Amino acid sequence: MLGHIARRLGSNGLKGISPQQLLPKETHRHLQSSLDTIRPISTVSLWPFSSQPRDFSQPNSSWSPEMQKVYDHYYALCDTDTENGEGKKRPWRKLPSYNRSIKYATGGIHLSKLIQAKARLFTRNVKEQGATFEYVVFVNKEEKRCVCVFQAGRLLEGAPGHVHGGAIATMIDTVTGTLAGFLSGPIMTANLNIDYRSPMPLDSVVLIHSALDRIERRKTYITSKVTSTDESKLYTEATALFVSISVGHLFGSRN
Ligand SMILES: CCCCC/C=C\C/C=C\C/C=C\C/C=C\CCCC(=O)SCCNC(=O)CCNC(=O)[C@H](O)C(C)(C)COP(=O)(O)OP(=O)(O)OC[C@H]1O[C@@H](n2cnc3c(N)ncnc32)[C@H](O)[C@@H]1OP(=O)(O)O
Repeated sequence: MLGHIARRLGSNGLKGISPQQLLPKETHRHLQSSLDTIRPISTVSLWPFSSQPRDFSQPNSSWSPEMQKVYDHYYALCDTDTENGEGKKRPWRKLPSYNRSIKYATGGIHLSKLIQAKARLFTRNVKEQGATFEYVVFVNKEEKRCVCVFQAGRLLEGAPGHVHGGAIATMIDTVTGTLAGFLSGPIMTANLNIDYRSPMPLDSVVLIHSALDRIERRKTYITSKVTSTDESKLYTEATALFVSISVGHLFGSRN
């Protein structure tokens, strides 16, 4: 829209009159910043379909310097692929994060029934970057634990100026569930116990540390604590139980 106005201004023969003179100051500022972000056509993808699912846990411009710094710290500890195909073995791995649970799975009639075109993963369903859940999970397979770097956006307010307890529970469920799924395969949350120790200000960057406690038959027990990035402040402690399920469980089958 602003680009269109700018083109019209340029082609209407308004010679000698600058956009500043024609437009209110605020509109001109928006126009200028819009023009500054126009990319050359050679850098714009014309192919409307993507074969690669988008990884929502990549750094973006909404991340605070603190979020980026902690991300860089853990990313430097991760496995890497070198040019000759030999990766450097390191203990940590960054997990990708998509906005749908099973979009990229293929399967029979059961899976196709599950795939609803409009379904979206709860934590990844707000388009505005930084408004809700910004997070990335790093997992350490040897130590059977993971760390999530979480930046809580302004739309997660509960108590004034602070993060809603349900949003914190959502993230604890997500992170402990991710670790349980990583270690035990398909699971569902059976029990989640949370102790809220100190209020978490909006826009905080926190660490969600989760570790395997034990596995008993179909039950995977995970412990978790949420701390400040320097680990000096404790926000939340939790324990979670995940029960291994078969795909049929989601359709009411008991096997
Ligand atoms: C293809 C499958 C995909 C699965 C999808 C999972 C995740 C989505 C994937 C990607 C998303 C990415 C990241 C997020 C990851 C995870 C976070 C989201 C996970 C959720 O947000 S998920 C929604 C909330 N979740 C539910 O909606 C569960 C409702 N519920 C049930 O579906 C059943 O209730 C179930 C399955 C839990 C158990 O049912 P069941 O019939 O299979 O097993 P049964 O009852 O026999 O229990 C077996 C043993 O667990 C003990 N046990 C059971 N429940 C207990 C409890 N509450 N407390 C203490 N012990 C308990 C028994 O005492 C027995 O113990 P024992 O072996 O010693 O006898």
